[in-house]
Amino acid sequence: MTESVGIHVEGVHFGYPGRPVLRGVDMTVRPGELTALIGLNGCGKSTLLRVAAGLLRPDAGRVLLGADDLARLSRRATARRVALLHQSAPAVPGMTVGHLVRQGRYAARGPLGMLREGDDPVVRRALRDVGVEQWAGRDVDALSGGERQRVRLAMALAQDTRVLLLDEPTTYLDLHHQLDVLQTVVRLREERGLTVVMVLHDLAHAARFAERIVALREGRVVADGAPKEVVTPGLLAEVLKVAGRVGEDPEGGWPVCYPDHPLAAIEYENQIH
Ligand SMILES: Nc1ncnc2c1ncn2[C@@H]1O[C@H](COP(=O)(O)OP(=O)(O)OP(=O)(O)O)[C@@H](O)[C@H]1O
Repeated sequence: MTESVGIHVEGVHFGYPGRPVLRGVDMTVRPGELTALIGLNGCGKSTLLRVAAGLLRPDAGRVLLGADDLARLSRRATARRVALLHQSAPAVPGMTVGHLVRQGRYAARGPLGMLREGDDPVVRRALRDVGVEQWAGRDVDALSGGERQRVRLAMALAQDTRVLLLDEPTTYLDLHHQLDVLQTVVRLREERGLTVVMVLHDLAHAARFAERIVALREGRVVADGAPKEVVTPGLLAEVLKVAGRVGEDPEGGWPVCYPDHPLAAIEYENQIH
């Protein structure tokens, strides 16, 4: 197994024109760790993943992958180190699943290598990892939303990077496939030492599958720790704006949330101030 690589996000600020989003984010993900990133819609989770994937350049601060400062790496060198599963991507008319997943090899093979159609064991392995090898010849735009989501995960895996960033990997998936994808991520992390950060809206999944939860609110990290430490009624209120209770899974021991109702604006303001 190749050595795992940690991620250090240091003092990162980022804004879109006229809209500050990340306001001094510090986050350290240890090599081989599986971290869940949680927070309300619009708090900056996808933006943080895009900055960590080198797709957006921070206005201040820096991102290190292992010892490498992303600001000093070319796009291609970055794509050999970190893969990002985007929250949504347009369907590509007429492209087969095999062809789409082969696009993940671009950074490793370059444009000339991509022209060679040949069989690539990394592509085959990526298709197998998410159980979609039987769809290699199917048109991507003829797949259901959930099927397409798994194919896009295979494409990210085909990049064969040490660091994997997953933006809502369970979107569109039925419960069976949500658990299947999350277990696949856990397995790949164990087998290959991948360092994984995934945005999850389902706190039950985050509490069960992640070793660590980082919570963002309005572009700042407001909680960071093991699920047992951070998943509390206070976190539900301050980060997810819901009132609820937290218990413990009787068999697995992980925290289980019982969300009750969304907090009214005034209740939320009282929580965070
Ligand atoms: N390309 C863009 N141009 C301008 N503003 C953007 C752009 N992308 C995102 N934003 C804004 O930046 C803020 C953070 O967006 P981001 O996608 O990071 O949030 P998020 O936490 O991932 O939300 P969600 O849970 O809804 O996916 C939002 O207010 C959003 O409207």
